[in-house]
Amino acid sequence: MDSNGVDEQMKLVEGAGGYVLEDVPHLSDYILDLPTYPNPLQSNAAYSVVRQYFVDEDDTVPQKIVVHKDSPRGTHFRRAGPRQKVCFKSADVRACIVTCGGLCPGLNTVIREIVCGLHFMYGVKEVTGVNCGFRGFYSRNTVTLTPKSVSDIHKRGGTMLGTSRGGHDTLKIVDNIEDREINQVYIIGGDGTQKGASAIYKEIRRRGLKVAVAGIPKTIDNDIPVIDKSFGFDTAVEEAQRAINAAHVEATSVENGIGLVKLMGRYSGFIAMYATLASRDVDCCLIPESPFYLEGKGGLYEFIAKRLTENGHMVIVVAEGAGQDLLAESIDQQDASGNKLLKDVGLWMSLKIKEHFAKESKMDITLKYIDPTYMIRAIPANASDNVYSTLLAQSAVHGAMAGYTGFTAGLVNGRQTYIPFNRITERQNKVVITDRMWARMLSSTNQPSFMNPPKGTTSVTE
Ligand SMILES: Nc1ncnc2c1ncn2[C@@H]1O[C@H](COP(=O)(O)OP(=O)(O)O)[C@@H](O)[C@H]1O
Ligand SMILES: O=P(O)(O)OC[C@H]1O[C@](O)(COP(=O)(O)O)[C@@H](O)[C@@H]1O
Ligand SMILES: [Mg+2]
Repeated sequence: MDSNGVDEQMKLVEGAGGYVLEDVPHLSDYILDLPTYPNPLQSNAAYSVVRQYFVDEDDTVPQKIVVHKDSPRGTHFRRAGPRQKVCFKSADVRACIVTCGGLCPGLNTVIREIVCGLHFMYGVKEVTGVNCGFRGFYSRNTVTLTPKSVSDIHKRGGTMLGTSRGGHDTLKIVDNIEDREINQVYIIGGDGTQKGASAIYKEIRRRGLKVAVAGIPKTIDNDIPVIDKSFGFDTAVEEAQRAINAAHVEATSVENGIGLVKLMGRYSGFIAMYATLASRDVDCCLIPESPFYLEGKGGLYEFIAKRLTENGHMVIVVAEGAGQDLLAESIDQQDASGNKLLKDVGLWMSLKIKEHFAKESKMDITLKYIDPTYMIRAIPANASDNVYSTLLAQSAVHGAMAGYTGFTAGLVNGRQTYIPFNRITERQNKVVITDRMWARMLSSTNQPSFMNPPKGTTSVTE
């Protein structure tokens, strides 16, 4: 039990053969005699003809799909989707949507599809948008959302509701939810946001309110665990190709040209790794999870000199969180949400490389530094991220209508699931440098492993 008297133990259901369902809370866990109603989708012209449209209560999705003959069946999550019975009458639903944290392609699609899903699948008419993130609950007016008002927002980047960092005040937020008689809260955001959503859920439960809290995971960095990948990630990787192409063109157009591209990735280098793998023009990819060093044998300078001698040009991709410990001046500052503010590793590297080759080497280099940071996250979602965002939004709507709460909708092994908040917030997803994907990346660039820094050299770890 936590200080609010809320049971923090996970809702575990054990079955034969080592099967464990890490279940999500349901309103009936703390509201006795919760009434249920037939799902309106049963009489929906589009869906009623689908055989087995409703998800069976027993359907679960395994977290690990590669298993051995004698291995236990392991952790499962509840399969997302519409249920035969719902816990809200459509006319009684008062839903709200909020977006928090940094931008990500697909935010507007998720907003649109929550509004349209509630409206067209469940006949819900009252949906409001909370402006400017968590703080908007208690400091801003809400905006009415209708299928008409959101009809073409998915074609635009950003979030029509605005977003913010910081400003999470659980009591004020829940007071506001109560005052406005909201009974479904859809919270779209990253790791920080899902922690905030969890705090809101716990306070709502402590007060015994019939309010479903549904999270939709958003992260451009792909740093949320458990889920296959985050919406908007593919779009960001695709957009990063444009910067890498430009760096390659610049580098190949001059003698000893170096193109240096900085990509997002505060603690996780997924964008840099996938953009490198996709491009094939990158000679070296540096991420927060993998240490590197500049000087001496096996260092970056030596590798640059080698590649320039071999090819006459090279492209380096660096994730923004890489090499932070190498940067001399330390700014130990945080943003409003408590995230560490990073130093500009790209700018620093470009100065260091230029300085090194001017002083220490006879090589005359030309380096162009490209920083497309915000360009890769401020664009609309591509087609596949739009479909993905749509399914996530619909899963969240089905879950809340069915009375599930305290969950994040997420794709696990290609299936939509409901994941308990603590599974999402307990750790960050990182590139595992002993996994095959990083090995594939290394073999595509043939860059040094930076495993053996010379004595006295700092090797950078995150
Ligand atoms: N541990 C936490 N508890 C409650 N709210 C949090 C927590 N961490 C972050 N938040 C709130 O979540 C929102 C978004 O967090 P942030 O870290 O900026 O972005 P993201 O959710 O994308 O990681 C902010 O309003 C912040 O105040
Ligand atoms: O300038 P801002 O908005 O703080 O955003 C910068 C940060 O946002 C990120 O895109 C991640 O943000 P989220 O955690 O909100 O997804 C990082 O890659 C980057 O460091
Ligand atoms: Mg975050």
